[in-house]
Amino acid sequence: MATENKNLSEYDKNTIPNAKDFRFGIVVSEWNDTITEGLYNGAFDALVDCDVPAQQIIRWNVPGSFELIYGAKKMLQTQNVDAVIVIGCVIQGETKHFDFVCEGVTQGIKDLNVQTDIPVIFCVLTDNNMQQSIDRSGGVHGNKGTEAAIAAIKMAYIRQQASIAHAYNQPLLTSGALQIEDSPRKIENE
Ligand SMILES: Nc1c(NC[C@H](O)[C@H](O)[C@H](O)CO)[nH]c(=O)[nH]c1=O
Ligand SMILES: CC(=O)[C@@H](O)COP(=O)(O)O
Repeated sequence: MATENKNLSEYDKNTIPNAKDFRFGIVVSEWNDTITEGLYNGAFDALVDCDVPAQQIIRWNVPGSFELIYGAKKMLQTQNVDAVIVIGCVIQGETKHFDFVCEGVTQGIKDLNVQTDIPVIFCVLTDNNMQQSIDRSGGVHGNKGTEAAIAAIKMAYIRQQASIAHAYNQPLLTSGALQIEDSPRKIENE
């Protein structure tokens, strides 16, 4: 399904885990900052709407999307966060530089997800023109920052539940609930 068939800002709070205790890092590229600021606002507002206290959201800026890789790496290495969102906007120019930046960022963020324990959410627009970026950062197609924030909450929850399940040697149901009645989460809440 292409973005044009889905509004990026739509989410059902009933399907989103409790995020009030999670801490989020957001690394924002300064290239195309009118777009990346819109993406950041979408992400920040969605996190707060899902009960994440503003003081649990850390923002760092980097020069361009290629620097999102290093920024996210240092963020997760040095800050106590449950997920990182990287925000960028890459727009096709006259040369092949677009291809290399997009591929490099994609592979770099993928590598962080493979090599570290903290989920890193890919909120990088890779558009043919500015209008496409406008449409996806609060325009007619919604806001990819909002989508990224919801993904960050869901992935932070999976990380949390998986670590609990592992600690208690319990299987984790696809719903995220633990297998048995006296599950660690029940024990944890007692
Ligand atoms: N053209 C765009 C860039 N280019 C800059 C690179 O991301 C990088 O900062 C530079 O190559 C130095 O390492 N970045 C974007 O985020 N968006 C663009 O459209
Ligand atoms: C993605 C880019 O780096 C690109 O926008 C730069 O523009 P150009 O390819 O015309 O140098």
